[in-house]
Amino acid sequence: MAQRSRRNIASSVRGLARSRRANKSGQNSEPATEGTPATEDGPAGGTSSEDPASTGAEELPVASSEDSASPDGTVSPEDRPVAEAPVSTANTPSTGNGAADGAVSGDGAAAVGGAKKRARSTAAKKGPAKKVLGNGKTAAGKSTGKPAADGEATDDGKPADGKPAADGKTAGRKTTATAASNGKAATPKSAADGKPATTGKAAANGKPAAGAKTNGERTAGTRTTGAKAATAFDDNTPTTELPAVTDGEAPVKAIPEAAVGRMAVYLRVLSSMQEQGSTRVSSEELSAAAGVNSAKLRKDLSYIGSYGTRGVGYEVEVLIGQIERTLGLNKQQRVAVAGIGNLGHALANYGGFPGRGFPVEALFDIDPDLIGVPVGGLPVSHLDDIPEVCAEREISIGVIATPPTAAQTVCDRLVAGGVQCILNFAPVVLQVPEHIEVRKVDLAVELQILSFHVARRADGQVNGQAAGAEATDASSAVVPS
Ligand SMILES: NC(=O)c1ccc[n+]([C@@H]2O[C@H](COP(=O)([O-])OP(=O)(O)OC[C@H]3O[C@@H](n4cnc5c(N)ncnc54)[C@H](O)[C@@H]3O)[C@@H](O)[C@H]2O)c1
Repeated sequence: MAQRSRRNIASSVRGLARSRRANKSGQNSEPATEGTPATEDGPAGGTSSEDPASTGAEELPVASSEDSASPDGTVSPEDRPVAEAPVSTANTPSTGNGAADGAVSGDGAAAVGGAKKRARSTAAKKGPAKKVLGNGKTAAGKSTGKPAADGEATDDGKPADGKPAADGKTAGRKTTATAASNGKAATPKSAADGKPATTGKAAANGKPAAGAKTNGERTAGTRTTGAKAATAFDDNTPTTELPAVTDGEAPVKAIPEAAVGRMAVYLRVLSSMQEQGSTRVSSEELSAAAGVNSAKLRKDLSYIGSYGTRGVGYEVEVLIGQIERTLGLNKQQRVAVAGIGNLGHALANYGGFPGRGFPVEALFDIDPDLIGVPVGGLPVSHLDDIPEVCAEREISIGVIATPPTAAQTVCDRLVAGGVQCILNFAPVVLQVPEHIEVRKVDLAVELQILSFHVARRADGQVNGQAAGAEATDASSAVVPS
């Protein structure tokens, strides 16, 4: 026993001596790991005190929970854009996937300061890669020498530039995201090539990502309140936020546009529940009836300050009132339809609009055979009379159902008549003044989205994945209609 103890002491002394020799010869390039100071001047936890862009230090984008679009500081996984914008840092090996995941964390945790500055020795350049985990947290990990996958570095510390990552996404797109010297979240900026820097920061703080595309719901000529870096079927892209209608009450949170779309669905469902005599509804019931998951429903309703009561749920009437106020439905919005052909006839004859606060009050066409003829009980007026009639009847929404060639003229006249919003069915981009809101309806896009789901499901079956799980993922990316 005493002999073994002596052997152990001797071994420790030898180890210490080796370690001292190594230090003297400058070979102490042991990579910094998370939770330990990365450098003598770097803070613990891998956050660099220097700008890694200038030092070449490794960094990953960081999302701040303060910036989160969610009221509770989280961005739920289903709120992630479907179209991922691969991003990596200029000097880092992170793939876009890793960056995006890190920036919009599934559990709302901020991606811990990815800028782990490596030791300055040459050997240290082969320091550890940091992997961005699915939950947005980073972890120190050893380099693998394999192509970057999911935010993992290549072994030489360089980005896997342009090469597809193991997950099939392209790694190496540049951003100029820099780590904050004070340990705060770094702000990804636009890349030098003018491409959108990342959805990370934008998605996290609900602000538009510069240079991102519109989502197809708005036309180029419209006032764009925020650019979207996601596809048209991104269901909760938090890059576009709309100020809530307060109607004289205390202002509530800005609301993502997709959530506004879902509010209309909740309202429809709630109204039908109310008609059937329901006075209370749980979030589970409401979410099931609306085809939205309950976490998303609760989050949406939190935007309008409605949190329900645990074990009781929501008062149907109160919730209807809140949503109506938010959507501005406590006053009627009068509608005019221009172009009374196939579509215009259908819209004019549809009895469902008045009951939901949208009485159709004017119809317009250019066809002399139609002028003066009642459609849905309302006589059709001539195109030339649009400004006068709209002003007189206080029309606030104009619906364009004319051929595309006529749409801009019709739009101009509607604007001259004082309409505030245009619902455009014609396949053309409209130019409107700043204050006019335009929404474009394209049923073909809806069909394409359905096609996307069908294709995904088929892929899932071919790959032996659970088709049900695929369908759930896909449907969560679509705004219910
Ligand atoms: N977005 C979609 O999903 C979708 C679906 C169907 C149709 N559309 C579009 O809606 C529009 C109407 O389609 P439709 O099938 O009813 O066409 P349609 O030809 O049946 O009707 C067009 C009507 O517009 C009228 N018109 C023509 N020029 C006009 C003008 N300057 N001012 C006022 N009215 C004018 C015509 O007299 C006609 O009554 C088209 O642009 C079509 O492409 C879009």
